[in-house]
Amino acid sequence: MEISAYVKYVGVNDHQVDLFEGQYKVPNGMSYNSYVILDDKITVMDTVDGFFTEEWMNNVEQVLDGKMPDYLVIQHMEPDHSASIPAFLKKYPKVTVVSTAKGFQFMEQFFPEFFAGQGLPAEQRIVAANDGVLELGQHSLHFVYAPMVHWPEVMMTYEATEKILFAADGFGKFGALDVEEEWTDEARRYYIGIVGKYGPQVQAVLKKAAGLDIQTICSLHGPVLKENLGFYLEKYDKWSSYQPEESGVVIAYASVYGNTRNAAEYLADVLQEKGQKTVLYDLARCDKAKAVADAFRYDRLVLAGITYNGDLFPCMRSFIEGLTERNYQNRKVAIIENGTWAPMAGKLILGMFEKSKNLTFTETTVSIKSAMNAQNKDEIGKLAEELC
Ligand SMILES: Cc1cc2nc3c(=O)[nH]c(=O)nc-3n(C[C@H](O)[C@H](O)[C@H](O)COP(=O)(O)O)c2cc1C
Repeated sequence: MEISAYVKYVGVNDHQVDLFEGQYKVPNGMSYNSYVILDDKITVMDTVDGFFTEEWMNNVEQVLDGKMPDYLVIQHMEPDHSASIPAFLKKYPKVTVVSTAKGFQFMEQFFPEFFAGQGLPAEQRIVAANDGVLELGQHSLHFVYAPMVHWPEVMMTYEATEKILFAADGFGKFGALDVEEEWTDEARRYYIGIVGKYGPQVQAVLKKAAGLDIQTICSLHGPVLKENLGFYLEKYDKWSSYQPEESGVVIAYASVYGNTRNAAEYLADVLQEKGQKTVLYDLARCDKAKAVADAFRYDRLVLAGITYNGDLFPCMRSFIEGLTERNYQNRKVAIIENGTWAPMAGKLILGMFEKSKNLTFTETTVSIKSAMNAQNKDEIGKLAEELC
């Protein structure tokens, strides 16, 4: 794929991966992106996952067309981007590696035979400085540190001539490039899941990016973004400031025999009659990452859960942890609990949010004893009022 006359795409698609980063289902696979900048100094931007080293090396060789690369820029050391460094160094032993100091530290940890002791000599290493510049000829690379987006060593790279931001994992999405799909849902699930915890750090990078004239965004995952970049920057600004994108109520329930599900569905009906957008999640069966992403997408959340051996049903606990570990905030939250002999779910749910900021809990908490009764229906009606 040609980004421009001088910048070529040499990445790969992965349809083998079952769980990306060991937890995310990716029905449309993943892409591991890498780019070659052809100039006086030929530069390769990042490598790819170790399962695709050979394919990637062939892609690079095709674009090099017999020439030798001068630089290998490593923006992010996570193995889905760094695992092919050793093969690349074996094939191109004269290349100079460019990365942050922490990037080199991680290279020594992951690939000691190439970077520790007698490894790559100092004259073949360039430690990129924050705001540092590397001239390639017509192109110049400006390094923008992006620590904890989402690892500590990460930097992004702005190429000033063609106004390209090589964004490391930023602006990425789940899904291989040979699958046509709308960007937002899988970019949101990817961002909230992988980067969501680091909103302040993303905000810091967005502030630096605001000063750059960016016309193309080349992420390490997902499509190259060329048009309407304001849309993507606005999404990242909203997601990283923990603001809801849309008005709507996510109703996430954890039910074994269906009584709590009935209450959740009844609430959804009442809210829909009031013109509210609702999204229901059966936490025992849904894609948790999707439910977490929607909890950040919408402005209201209802947690409907059973008491389970004096605790929360595991899928409810895991879902709430998925929210709190990503700094869930700025939302209105309601609770429907169920217990047959000693309902505790409401108290336990509330306790899990005690360290969270800017959450408003409804006055009404609905407490069901085994199965929803007429009084519970009235309480759910009141709850719906509070949620509108
Ligand atoms: C394995 C199991 C353990 C339960 N433990 C408790 C409990 O400790 N305290 C309690 O009040 N109810 C307990 N319950 C009852 C549930 O909280 C709930 O009332 C019942 O499952 C009906 O809701 P459901 O149809 O949504 O599952 C338990 C239910 C199950 C299946």
